[in-house]
Amino acid sequence: MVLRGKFIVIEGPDGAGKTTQSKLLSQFLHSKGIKYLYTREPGGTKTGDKIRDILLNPESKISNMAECLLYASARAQLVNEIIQPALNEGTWVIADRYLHSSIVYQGMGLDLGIDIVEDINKIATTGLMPDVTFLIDLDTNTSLGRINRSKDRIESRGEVYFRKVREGYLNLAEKYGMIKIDGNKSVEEISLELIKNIPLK
Ligand SMILES: Nc1ncnc2c1ncn2[C@@H]1O[C@H](COP(=O)(O)OP(=O)(O)OP(=O)(O)O)[C@@H](O)[C@H]1O
Ligand SMILES: Cc1cn([C@H]2C[C@H](O)[C@@H](COP(=O)(O)O)O2)c(=O)[nH]c1=O
Repeated sequence: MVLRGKFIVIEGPDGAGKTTQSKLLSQFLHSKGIKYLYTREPGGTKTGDKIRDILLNPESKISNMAECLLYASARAQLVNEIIQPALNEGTWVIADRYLHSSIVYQGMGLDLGIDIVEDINKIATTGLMPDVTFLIDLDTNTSLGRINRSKDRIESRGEVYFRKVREGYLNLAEKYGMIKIDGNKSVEEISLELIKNIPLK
């Protein structure tokens, strides 16, 4: 019998350091001889990458509910095509964002409501939940200050929206059993904290 792979999610506001930490965690799993794959959202499949282009393009006109459903559609494809098959064959998955992002950015940030976003995403993911979820928490000024490229459609929403996003994550952390990590720490310190909490057994 093949042992199911572990599903690890790294969450947090834009610029918190998720991608940096995903790479370091990937290196750690590789050093342990663990087969893994990395996903980022939205995207990670051909269909999902097309949806990503629509969602992040500043020219796109998208209603709040359409935005929520597009993120959920990309996620449904990612779970069906990549994540669930990988876990079933024993491969670990490191996910740079998962449904928590939708609850926070669309449910709280856009005021669509937590319940409806949770319901939509339960359907989209067939109820698949992570084994471990990390929340890299960082104050809004610092996290936005770390984005040094042209801003996409979501990033252009400005400070008030991103304060709601940060607060949203902090409010959601307990309900979803997220392991909160201080994003002000050094890259190396954060990486060690993640590794400490990885369920190797
Ligand atoms: N602990 C840290 N201390 C200082 N700078 C950091 C730290 N972690 C990451 N950075 C830097 O902050 C910037 C954003 O990091 P990264 O791309 O990993 O964040 P992210 O959470 O994936 O962002 P996004 O959600 O916008 O893709 C990068 O320039 C990265 O080098
Ligand atoms: C999954 C997901 C993402 N978002 C937002 C968060 C970011 O602003 C972008 C993704 O860009 P990244 O640089 O790859 O982090 O999309 C969202 O609003 N809702 C979601 O479900």
